[in-house]
Amino acid sequence: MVSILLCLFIGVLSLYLLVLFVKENFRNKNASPGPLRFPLVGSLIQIAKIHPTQPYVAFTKMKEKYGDVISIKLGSVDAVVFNSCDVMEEYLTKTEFSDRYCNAWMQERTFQKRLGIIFGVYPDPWQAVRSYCLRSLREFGYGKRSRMHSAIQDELTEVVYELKESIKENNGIHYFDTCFTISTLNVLWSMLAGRRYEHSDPNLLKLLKIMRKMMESCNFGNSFLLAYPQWKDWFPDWTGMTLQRNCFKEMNGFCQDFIDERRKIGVYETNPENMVDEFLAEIDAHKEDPNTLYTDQQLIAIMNDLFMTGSEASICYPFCRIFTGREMHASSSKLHYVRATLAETHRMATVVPLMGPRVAGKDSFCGKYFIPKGTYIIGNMYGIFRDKVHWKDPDNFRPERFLDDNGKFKSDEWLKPFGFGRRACLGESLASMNLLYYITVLMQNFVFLPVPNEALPTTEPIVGVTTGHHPFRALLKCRT
Ligand code: HEM
Repeated sequence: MVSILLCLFIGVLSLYLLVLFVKENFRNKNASPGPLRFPLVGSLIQIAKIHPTQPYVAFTKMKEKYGDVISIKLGSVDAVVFNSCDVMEEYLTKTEFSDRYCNAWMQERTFQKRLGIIFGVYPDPWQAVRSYCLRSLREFGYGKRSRMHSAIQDELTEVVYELKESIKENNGIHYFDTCFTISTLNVLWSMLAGRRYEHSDPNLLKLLKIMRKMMESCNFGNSFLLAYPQWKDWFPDWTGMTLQRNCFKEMNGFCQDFIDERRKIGVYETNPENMVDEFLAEIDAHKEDPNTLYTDQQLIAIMNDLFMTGSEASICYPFCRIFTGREMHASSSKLHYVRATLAETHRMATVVPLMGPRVAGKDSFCGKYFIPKGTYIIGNMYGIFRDKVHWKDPDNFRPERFLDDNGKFKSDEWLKPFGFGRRACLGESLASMNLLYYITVLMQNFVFLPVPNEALPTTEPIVGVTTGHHPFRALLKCRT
């Protein structure tokens, strides 16, 4: 009797799975091509088989079989991968693809609401919040050449001093870990909060470490919580949700403490000194409005967004790629060559391998392919930066590809590290200026060499939302 029941159960289950399989794979004849979708896991197994930890590598490989627009299923989530620059340029700039994909897991960071800039709802209130932040940051120097120049210069002076001290004590060898992260953050924080941090500030270092851990525990390609967001409350420890929640708590606490401090000081009422002060004045002015945009939670979400992007997607990783095992020669200091090196570094390092998540805001078409409303849209930046047809030898680090016959820098329309359309990076001017100044000043002051008798630092990234570098040692010689 038991075995009959068991057989019946297996039979019914198999039939059910077969129906699901057929339904998934023959749903829409206008859907773009893609790997088979299996019940429960979707296409996750095929992605993991190509590359278990770097989904963007898998999407790039799949392009050879399925083309520029690929339909996939990540566990329970329907997704489409855009795999070419032309497709991203044409479609990610459209209104219907300008909102972010944001499930319950992603909203954990911002009080289970869609607050801040990165995940703000398009068009409103995202537009209002982003414009407000840009205007206010500009008032305190953001995007202004001279103000940003002097803030970056101050940080650089300190970095060069610290490097010189460190190599004096360690026979020329320096251990690169978070050295550049804090100085980038400081430039942004000086406009946002009127404050800079000592590079050895223990609280900040702790916060940065927690944040890196959190970023490593998720990515926008094959994260478990992305594929099965409902599991976050069933198995919070196992899925990494507990670790992430701890990080959000620390980060939000850090921002709230600062807000409380500024409120207590009170100058925001008469003479705001930074973006946080201005925002506090808006909170007071809109106190009676039940639909106000200006709340403590909104401000925390904005600070959180900028802290994360300003410290994570900054310059550390590209720099490490430049330094790894290379001696930059005197000729490298020529500006055109420096710019070409930076462009090549952006391409090879691909700090943001999968763009900020987008969503199809309504039933749409991408060329002849139908994309239903709510589909998660993945912009595979890594795919366009490693496209074999466009770059010919994408795995070689070759700055010369960005130089014309006269040795002048030439840009390439396939290199768009800051994204597309209205949702493109808010920090582009800061990040670009920072990169150019850092590489120029560091190369003027030091020669970077591999440590003798030591293996070269790995160029394998630490994968997460952004790609990080493994800490490494380099031999530095001061230029006289
Ligand atoms: C090498 C450095 C950086 C790179 C490569 C980079 C790249 C990107 C990319 C690809 C996006 C998604 C764009 C899209 O969806 O089209 C983005 C968004 C964003 N970035 Fe950056 N970023 C960098 C540095 C920064 C810095 C320093 C800041 C801080 C000011 C920043 C703030 C932001 C914000 C707030 C967004 C969300 C924009 C929105 O949704 O409206 N980024 N970034």
